[in-house]
Amino acid sequence: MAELTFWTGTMDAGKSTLALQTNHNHAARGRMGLIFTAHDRSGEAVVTSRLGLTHDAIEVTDDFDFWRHAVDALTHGARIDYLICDEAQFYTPEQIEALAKIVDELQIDVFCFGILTDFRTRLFPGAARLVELADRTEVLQVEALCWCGKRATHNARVEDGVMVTEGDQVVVGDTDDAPSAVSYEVLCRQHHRRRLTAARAQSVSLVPEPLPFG
Ligand SMILES: Nc1ncnc2c1ncn2[C@@H]1O[C@H](COP(=O)(O)OP(=O)(O)O)[C@@H](O)[C@H]1O
Ligand SMILES: Cc1cn([C@H]2C[C@H](O)[C@@H](COP(=O)(O)O)O2)c(=O)[nH]c1=O
Repeated sequence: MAELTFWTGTMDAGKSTLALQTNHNHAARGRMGLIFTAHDRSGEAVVTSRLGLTHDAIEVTDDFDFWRHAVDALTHGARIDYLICDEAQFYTPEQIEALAKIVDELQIDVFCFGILTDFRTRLFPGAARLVELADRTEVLQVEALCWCGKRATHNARVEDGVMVTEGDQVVVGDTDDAPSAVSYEVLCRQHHRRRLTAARAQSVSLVPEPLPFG
């Protein structure tokens, strides 16, 4: 029986790496797959892993019709055994429903990879629908870490060095230190709640202790 699987984790947890490994392992056994993504960091229709792996992909725009794409391909004689769907948090709920239909009606395995929650700790609509519909939701084993050493569970958005909790849900960006107006940092819940990013924690710890006497 085909399955709809949702692999999730914070940013930088290794989801795109796992997506490309999954494709590699299935392709190595002669299975035929299609790879999809939406708003990859590279800005192109490609899945990129921070470990350096990349693979061309089909870009999923809001009006992309998974069901039509799969049926058209099959009707023209293509074989499809599985779909790899990266950045699935950005897909619309209707697109996730189409993926579930592809699993059930066409017996094609669908492997989805994406983050659960946005910088405000709210579920992405695509991720929410996946949790509702997937046969299995799995959390990646590799732990992304908060600066304090605890498992990172939340994604913080940093604008010009300051953590923000308001703004558009979708702003493509990375977790690296390269200077850019918008970047992301993974944090544990406590430090996300307190808006304590690594840079802020360091600057707070550098403030000299007030002397006990005036
Ligand atoms: N130089 C490196 N050496 C070893 N592992 C690395 C290196 N750079 C990145 N990684 C691994 O790659 C992970 C990020 O992988 P990626 O697939 O891009 O994540 P995601 O798609 O979840 O954002 C990091 O958590 C880390 O485990
Ligand atoms: C938290 C959050 C993230 N994004 C964007 C930033 C990245 O482009 C992707 C996540 O990519 P990754 O492969 O998991 O590192 O999502 C966003 O648009 N809005 C957010 O709130």
